[in-house]
Amino acid sequence: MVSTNGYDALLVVSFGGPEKPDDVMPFLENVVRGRGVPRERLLEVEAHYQGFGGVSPINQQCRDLIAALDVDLPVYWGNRNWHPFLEDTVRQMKEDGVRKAAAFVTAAYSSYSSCRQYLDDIARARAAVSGAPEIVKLRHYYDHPGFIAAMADHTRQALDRLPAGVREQARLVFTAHSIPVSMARTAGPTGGAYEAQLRRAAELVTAQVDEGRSWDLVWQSRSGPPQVPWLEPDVCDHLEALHAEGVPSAVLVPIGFVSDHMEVVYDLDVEAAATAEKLGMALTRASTAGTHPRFVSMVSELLAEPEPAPCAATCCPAPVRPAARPGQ
Ligand SMILES: CC1=C(CCC(=O)O)c2cc3nc(cc4[nH]c(cc5[nH]c(cc1n2)c(C)c5CCC(=O)O)c(CCC(=O)O)c4C)C(CCC(=O)O)=C3C
Ligand SMILES: [Fe+2]
Repeated sequence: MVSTNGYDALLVVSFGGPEKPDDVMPFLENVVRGRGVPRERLLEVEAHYQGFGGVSPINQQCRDLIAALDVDLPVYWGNRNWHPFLEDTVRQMKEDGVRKAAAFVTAAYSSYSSCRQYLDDIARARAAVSGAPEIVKLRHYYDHPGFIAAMADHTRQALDRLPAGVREQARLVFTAHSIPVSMARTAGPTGGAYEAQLRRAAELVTAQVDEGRSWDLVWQSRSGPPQVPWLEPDVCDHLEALHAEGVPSAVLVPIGFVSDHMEVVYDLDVEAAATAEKLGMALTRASTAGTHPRFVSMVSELLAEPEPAPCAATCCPAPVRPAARPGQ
């Protein structure tokens, strides 16, 4: 089977996550290799994963998305940081005779971490496999009607779960993974694209849910050394600020992610929920797009679009990282 664009396979590319306690540290080492994440932060994050039995939900969420897809092509799946590794998948694709695959990446926005790094992962996997298929990354979909409709539906459901007495005044608090300020500055073809795209998506979702309702965009899951500036405010600090302003309730909308993986269930459902509880604020959280039917059909729609132009080589450049000091 070959699609109208000549694709003979679909490749789902994701982050990957541990599936048992012994996977956690090797997975984390893969994530942070060469990235200057302090050891204390790593051990903290290890505890989050171990608290969930050493299992990240993300791999099963990829399987569920793949099972829900309705495409006339063979579907493959490869990850950046854990099994099934992209390189093994690309080798399998080659053995199966795949010649030109479309890649659907489970990250909707432009930035080094959410776009360029996946392109580099794909390039590295292809370089390791002689005769590897051509792999075309599908376009960014942060503003696609399918993604927006799924998030709007889930946001409405989360609003409905708030006590009726505080629903009217509830703030929509959109969240995304924080990134270093320097990475945010250089995101996209002309810089600033990560934030600008997130704001656009938040605006589109709000317009469908309740035009005119107040919303904010804040950040979660900050990593990296403390002296490096990352996007702020953090979601928990923001809840404190809203509370101080007299806002009685909020709906968290993790617009920056496409499934309810560990960053969502730990940083929002555990940490942010505890902050709201302490403040006496009513808080619910919208599900991510996951396997919402409109998000699933979006993948088919992207496959049918004309082949996207590749990102310019200067788009979303890799951060310049200071060399690690000895002993770090
Ligand atoms: C923009 C962005 C996305 C969204 C786009 C996308 O989805 O790709 C994302 C997603 C995710 N991030 C994830 C997990 C982690 N991210 C880390 C660290 C980092 N993330 C960063 C950025 C992003 N990350 C950055 C700049 C770092 C610092 C290190 C570096 O410069 O690369 C660390 C290290 C420990 C720590 O948190 O310090 C972990 C464990 C998981 C898996 C969750 C699960 O297992 O269910 C997912 C989906
Ligand atoms: Fe991350």
